[in-house]
Amino acid sequence: MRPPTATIRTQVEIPLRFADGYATTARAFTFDGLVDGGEHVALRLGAHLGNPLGSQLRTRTDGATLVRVHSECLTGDVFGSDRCDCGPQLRESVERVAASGGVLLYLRQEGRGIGLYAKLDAYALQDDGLDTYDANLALGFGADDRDYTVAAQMLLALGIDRVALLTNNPDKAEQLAALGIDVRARVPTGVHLTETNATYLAAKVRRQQHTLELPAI
Ligand SMILES: Nc1nc2c(ncn2[C@@H]2O[C@H](COP(=O)(O)OP(=O)(O)OP(=O)(O)O)[C@@H](O)[C@H]2O)c(=O)[nH]1
Ligand SMILES: [Zn+2]
Repeated sequence: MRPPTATIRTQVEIPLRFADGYATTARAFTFDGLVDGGEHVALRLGAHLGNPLGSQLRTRTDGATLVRVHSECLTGDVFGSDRCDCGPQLRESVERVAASGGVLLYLRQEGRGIGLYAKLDAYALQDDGLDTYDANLALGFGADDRDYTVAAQMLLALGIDRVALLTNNPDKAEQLAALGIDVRARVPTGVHLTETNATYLAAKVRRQQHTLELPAI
């Protein structure tokens, strides 16, 4: 079912420069009418960039726009935590979306929707042996509390209803499709495996069917 209509509040250009020297420019969008009241942001990336909304977004041959729906991870995205793969996935996504033209949605869904403090509570439980999903359940949350209604609202407000989704998480694609977004393809991200995040990545594959090709242990 199509979600309630949201509208664009502001669009503004932001030059991006990463620590490794990669640089590009994003057009950032904010919205009115998002159902959860969160301050979610869309970044349009790629060559179409200088043009305000209304100009054609570049699409793939099947007419789909490359879209990354990224859930906030303060520890990984900002501080460079190696407990997860969020930081490298964000960095990879910006460059890949910019290369083909498309949109990155940065959703304020810290901790798979449970918030930062609860995520850190969950980390403490993981240090006592629970996996990332059981730790959520032990705290009284769902294994994954994310709802992507706002993502569909943002895409539709940007005039996008056909996407190639950059993710390893089948649930993101299924939820967006159920919200009326035509998900033409699911494009996997790279595998950002380290010694520290290996258990976390393995749990995503085992428990939530993430399509990550991990080496056999
Ligand atoms: N509750 C909880 N959240 C976590 C944990 N580790 C990372 N996160 C959050 O998980 C979210 C990212 O989800 P992931 O499961 O890593 O990946 P995904 O978004 O489902 O899938 P991709 O699209 O492939 O990246 C971010 O909001 C992180 O803050 C954890 O151990 N517990
Ligand atoms: Zn993370």
